[in-house]
Amino acid sequence: MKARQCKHNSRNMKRSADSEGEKRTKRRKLLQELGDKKIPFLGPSNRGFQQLWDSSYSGLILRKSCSLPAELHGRVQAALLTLRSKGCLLRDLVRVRDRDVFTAVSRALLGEPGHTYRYLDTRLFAIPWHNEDSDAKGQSCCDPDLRAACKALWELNTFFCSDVFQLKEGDRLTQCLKGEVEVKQGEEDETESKHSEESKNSEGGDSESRQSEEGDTESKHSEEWDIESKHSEEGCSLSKQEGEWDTESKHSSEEGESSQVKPSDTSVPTGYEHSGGKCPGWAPKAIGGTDAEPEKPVVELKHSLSDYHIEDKEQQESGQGCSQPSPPQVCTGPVKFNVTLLNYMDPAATSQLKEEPYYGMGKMAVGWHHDENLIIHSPVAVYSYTCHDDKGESSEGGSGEKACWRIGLKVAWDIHTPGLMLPLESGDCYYMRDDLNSTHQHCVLAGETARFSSTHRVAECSTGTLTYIQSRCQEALSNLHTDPETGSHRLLALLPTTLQHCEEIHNEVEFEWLRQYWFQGQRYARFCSWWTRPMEQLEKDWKLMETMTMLFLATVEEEGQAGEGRREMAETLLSALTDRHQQRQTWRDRCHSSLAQTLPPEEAPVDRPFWGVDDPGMPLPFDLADIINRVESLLWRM
Ligand SMILES: O=C(O)CCC(=O)C(=O)O
Ligand SMILES: [Fe+2]
Repeated sequence: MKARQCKHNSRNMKRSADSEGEKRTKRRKLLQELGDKKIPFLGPSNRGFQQLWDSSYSGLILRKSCSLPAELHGRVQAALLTLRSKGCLLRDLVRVRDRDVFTAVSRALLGEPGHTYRYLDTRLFAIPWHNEDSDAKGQSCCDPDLRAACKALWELNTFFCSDVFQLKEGDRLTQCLKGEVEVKQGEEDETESKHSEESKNSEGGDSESRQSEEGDTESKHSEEWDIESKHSEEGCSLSKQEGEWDTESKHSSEEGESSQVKPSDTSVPTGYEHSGGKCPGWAPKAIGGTDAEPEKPVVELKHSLSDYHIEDKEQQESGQGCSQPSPPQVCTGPVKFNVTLLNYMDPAATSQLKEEPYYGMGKMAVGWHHDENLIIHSPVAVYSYTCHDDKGESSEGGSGEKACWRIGLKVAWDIHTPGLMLPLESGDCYYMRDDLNSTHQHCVLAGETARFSSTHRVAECSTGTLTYIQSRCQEALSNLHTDPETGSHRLLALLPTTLQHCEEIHNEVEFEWLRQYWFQGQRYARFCSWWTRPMEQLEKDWKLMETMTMLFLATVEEEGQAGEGRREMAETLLSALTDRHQQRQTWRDRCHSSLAQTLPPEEAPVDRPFWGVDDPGMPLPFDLADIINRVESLLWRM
């Protein structure tokens, strides 16, 4: 029998299985080489920091807070607080290697109307951001506060679109002319960071209050990206257990035997955190300076980019069925960020953050990962907002400073180049440009106070927009004729390829859209009605496709059908139904998992579409086991 399964699954699964083995071997080798040692990393107070940045992390650009307009800061920060107070920021219940995991950070997606962003088997549906245009048209899908918040993030997006390529590499030296602190080359600077006057972190979103109730599940949260990266690219969470870099590393590092132990035999200072875990104010040092003995980073096991390209290409093809393969989109020309993924975390309300395992950088809010589902080589722009916390002012010797948030960067598949740690003050932005995201991984290291980030991306949306899936549905439905008098239906073409195409679209709309959407419960409809009608319409289209499958089945089961053509049709049908049956089961399991049960009703996953055995409105049963058996036995008899 020909393999006719939805390529989305079968092909990707096979490929990832192949590369998983290779990666495991590679990982094991690196781990052996590393032994018990930690890899060095440099922060701004370390000699050689700037050289390392220039030589091995040149795609990273820091945009200090002072170089953004003050009003923009004000509007963006107010917007983030609004989104939190409205409860829009929620932890995602993602699926990783057949396991359900909550993300450690709470998230929301904002973006171009009708856009989605897919990560960790989860499709996020964008709350549309608003601009003058949509305001003028009087489109209102959410309340005025939320609209204003979305608009502020759209303004930030506009700023990033024009700014992200404005800075040349060397420009980061002068970008902040106000430069509160100048650091001379090679000098350590202990000046503490200056916190801007931000509004107090007072509103407790429901995502926070929920965290403590989740008990043991919490321990898994910080693993998400580690596992993800394993899925997508490298899987670089080191496990000293079982001698491989794996997702279980948290146990060994959390038990703390080695996570804070610095390598004794390295000549590279590793101690950004040695300045008491606080953030010295600093300014980037000049390129071409006089730092003594610049470290020559050895880049040995650089990850091959080709994987990345293949992945992207397959993603696109798979979503489009066999009819319209398209080459991978590579980012050229001016940037249009089409979505922003917002992150929020309050470390005080989050238990058991995982220690960064390879470098000893500290607690991670987001583990090592590559951003996925992006146009190749497109930049990512991040706004970082750390909530000011009064409580800290009087404690710890009166310094008033709390440990700050930082991002960590590493070269993928490389244990020789020191890591880079970049502290972020509130309002600071950073850009990941060129191939930085694919050749490197990044992580987010938790400070002490709550923090938001808005991460602007050029999502690869060839199969991820509402208009795309709507046109796919029209393609399928164009093979269905409805008698205007009687309302009865019949299929127009009976070619196996046409039928296969329709069944693939049927699966795509059911699993990539309807079930993804409902799995996230009332999450979308609660804040913004934008997706409500389109989802109803997609469900109507899908229901017509159930009719098409029913007609297809009837044709296959019809006595007296010609031999070879009939066999081919039966095989096509069987393959689509088997895939559908399995995926329905997976979604049922996800909806009823023990983690899903911990969610409040308004966030709880909904297993939809679902219908009972004798639902007269539905052309076929929900459970396809009997039909699959019928088609199988029919094939045996042929
Ligand atoms: O919060 C940040 O700075 C980055 C978060 C991140 O890496 C992500 O959301 O992919
Ligand atoms: Fe990221």
